[in-house]
Amino acid sequence: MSSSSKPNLPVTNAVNGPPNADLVRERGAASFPVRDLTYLVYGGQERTEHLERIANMVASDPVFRKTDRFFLSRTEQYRRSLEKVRHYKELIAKHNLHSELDQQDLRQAIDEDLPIGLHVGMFIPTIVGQGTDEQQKKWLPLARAYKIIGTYAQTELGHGSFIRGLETVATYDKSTQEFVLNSPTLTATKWWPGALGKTSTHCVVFARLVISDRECGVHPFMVQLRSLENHEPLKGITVGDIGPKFAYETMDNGFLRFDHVRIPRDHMLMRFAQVAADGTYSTPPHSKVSYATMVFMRAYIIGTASSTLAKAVTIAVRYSCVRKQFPLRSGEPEQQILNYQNQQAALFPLLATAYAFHFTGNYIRQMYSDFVRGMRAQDFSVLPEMHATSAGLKSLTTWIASAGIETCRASCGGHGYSKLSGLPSLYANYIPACTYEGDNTVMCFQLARYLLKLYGKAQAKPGLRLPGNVSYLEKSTLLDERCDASTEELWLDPARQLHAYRNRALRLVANCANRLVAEMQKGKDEVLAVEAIKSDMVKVAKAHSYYVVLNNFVNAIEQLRASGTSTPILRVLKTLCDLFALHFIQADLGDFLEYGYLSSLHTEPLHAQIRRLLEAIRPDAVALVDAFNFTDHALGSALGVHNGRVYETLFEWAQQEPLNKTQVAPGYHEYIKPFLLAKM
Ligand SMILES: CCCCCCCC/C=C\CCCCCCC/C=C/C(=O)SCCNC(=O)CCNC(=O)[C@H](O)C(C)(C)COP(=O)(O)OP(=O)(O)OC[C@H]1O[C@@H](n2cnc3c(N)ncnc32)[C@H](O)[C@@H]1OP(=O)(O)O
Ligand SMILES: Cc1cc2nc3c(=O)[nH]c(=O)nc-3n(C[C@H](O)[C@H](O)[C@H](O)COP(=O)(O)OP(=O)(O)OC[C@H]3O[C@@H](n4cnc5c(N)ncnc54)[C@H](O)[C@@H]3O)c2cc1C
Repeated sequence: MSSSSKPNLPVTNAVNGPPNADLVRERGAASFPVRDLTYLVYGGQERTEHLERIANMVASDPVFRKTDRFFLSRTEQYRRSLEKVRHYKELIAKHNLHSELDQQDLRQAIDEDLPIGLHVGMFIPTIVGQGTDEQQKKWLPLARAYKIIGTYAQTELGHGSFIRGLETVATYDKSTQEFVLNSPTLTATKWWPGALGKTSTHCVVFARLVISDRECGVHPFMVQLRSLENHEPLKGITVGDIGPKFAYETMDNGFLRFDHVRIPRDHMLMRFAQVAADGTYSTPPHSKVSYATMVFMRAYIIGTASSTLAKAVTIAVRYSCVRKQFPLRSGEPEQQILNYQNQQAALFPLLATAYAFHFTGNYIRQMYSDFVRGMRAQDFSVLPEMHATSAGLKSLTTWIASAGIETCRASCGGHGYSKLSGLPSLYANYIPACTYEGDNTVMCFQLARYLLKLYGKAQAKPGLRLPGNVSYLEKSTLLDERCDASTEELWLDPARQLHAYRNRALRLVANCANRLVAEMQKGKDEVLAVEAIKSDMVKVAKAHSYYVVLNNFVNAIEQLRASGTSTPILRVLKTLCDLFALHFIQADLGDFLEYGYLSSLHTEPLHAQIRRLLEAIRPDAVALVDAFNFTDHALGSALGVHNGRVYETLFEWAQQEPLNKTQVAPGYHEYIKPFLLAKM
């Protein structure tokens, strides 16, 4: 079946000419209407077409070109991203893109880590979440109109994960009704905040509040850093860029020190905790409510794991269709490398995962908006579940997406190592997602703690009802159950797949809980007992998060079935869901074998079914990546171009290399010529 209507995307950047014949053939042989899957991914035809209009506008605009990025110095890259920011603002005005959604769509199409990312992603959300109505009235219009540019300054040279260990101090001076911000030590220097170094005029600073020598914990404060006239740092403020990084060159991650900087009392964001003029402190309704922006960003990061992985897979799958190596037998044509089982085994589980994470993103967005609705009504009861779930999913999705990009790069052979493949920079710019907004391992501890607590409660109080995704913790009888998927066919049963993931998660939780008790019985207090099970806690958090991802994928397909989605689409989604489920059992087989949940009776049909699923996906692989509907601009890859003119594009892009500007090598006269022409 061919697609029901043609995509409206231009082929930009690629070398024009007839498209690669193999890709054309693959596209013609898809078993499902590609366009319909695109609509499903992006929320309908209208929304898809809107996104395409914005993507087209960006892709055809020379200011947003990406092809020069590999040849620019760090400073030039930063300047180029500022140029893009200015143009972004111009386009908002020109095309009336004033809604938050339109602006988000535009930024996503520009597809660069712009130095306003923190302004829109954390500075404004913190004012919205933590500011009083008056503070919002004062700061939001300025921020939304970019009359001020802000960032989120929490991490310090000495502490990131341990927020309570932050050293920046905000001491209340009752006599002037001001806070005095100070960095008492070198390690109190704010370090890492994006756009802090050179771009931001303001920031929300997290500092420990001290009132009359009383420590009141870490709170957010609005601080102006630079003059709005000439951008010079204000008195008492030392600010700059933290220097070269693994990548992320467009972002001026910064440092910041305060030397007794005074700010008015109403610059503490006081929606939840307040300091009255006389210094009376009112505690927030929940001790971690000031951490809400991080929860918001973790949810956002989960949502972007799918599209990031999808880009890498699109590049690798298209390239693997174009690339040929070896005939199977002499005299036969060479094979597309995607026909090789090992290539499919590397790429198709990632393709399946990109779709799985799409539904995880939908799930967390829904959970987050329910949580925000509750918070507005002063109901913080969902906060622990929201925090724990998002911490676990952020870790799992960013770990898998990071490793997945590298797998895609390696599967492109030598050309994957070229920056022109787009994969090295995709990887290098993405991997800090495993660290920022909470180091993944540290985040896993949060989810594991939550699960252990609930498990303990369920054990202590049989009959207790736990929330949906953790309700399996109530059922300790599950531990006695074993897998009964003894045929390939049975492995395709979602109930059996979910049973395996639930069983593994419950086993690991129970095992951890037992070990905790055992460590305490050996004489350790709870704190030290937890230290003795920390590696296992990471496994617990991952196991639970895998279950949540699979559960959402299965549920999403059920909902799509109920809402009348066509059979070819349902069939291909189900195949992807099966592969996701079975691949990650295969990847962690030891977990399932260790407790006898599985035996070789089940593993043989499991492996065989995975091989069948790879074969089933093969004819649809190109269509499945096409359905993500990325422009060539978004992919920024010579290997992933839509028309498949990979070699032509690589060759043309390589000509831009500055070394190629002259025929004779720079340095030839000083360094090569002397020994080439030296007398023997
Ligand atoms: C419409 C959509 C628009 C979207 C626009 C978005 C546009 C985005 C554009 C571009 C994107 C830019 C790209 C991203 C750039 C990234 C920028 C990066 C920024 C940062 O990294 S900011 C700094 C982030 N820092 C961290 O994440 C620090 C991690 N540490 C912590 O979170 C915590 O300290 C902790 C969780 C590790 C531990 O906290 P603490 O020591 O204080 O507390 P404990 O004693 O351990 O725990 C006490 C108790 O509280 C619970 N707890 C902890 N945190 C939370 C929370 N956040 N919420 C609820 N509960 C929490 C904890 O579990 C304990 O509970 P129990 O006592 O066990 O019950
Ligand atoms: C690109 C980038 C952008 C950033 N942007 C911002 C920003 O805009 N604003 C901002 O405020 N911050 C920002 N950060 C900082 C970021 O949030 C922190 O780096 C992150 O939270 C991790 O904290 P850390 O660096 O202190 O790591 P550490 O906590 O020092 O982690 C180091 C290691 O120790 C382990 N570890 C830590 N604690 C424990 C424990 N209790 N038990 C066992 N192991 C532990 C970790 O797992 C990790 O392996 C950014 C960072 C990066 C890389």
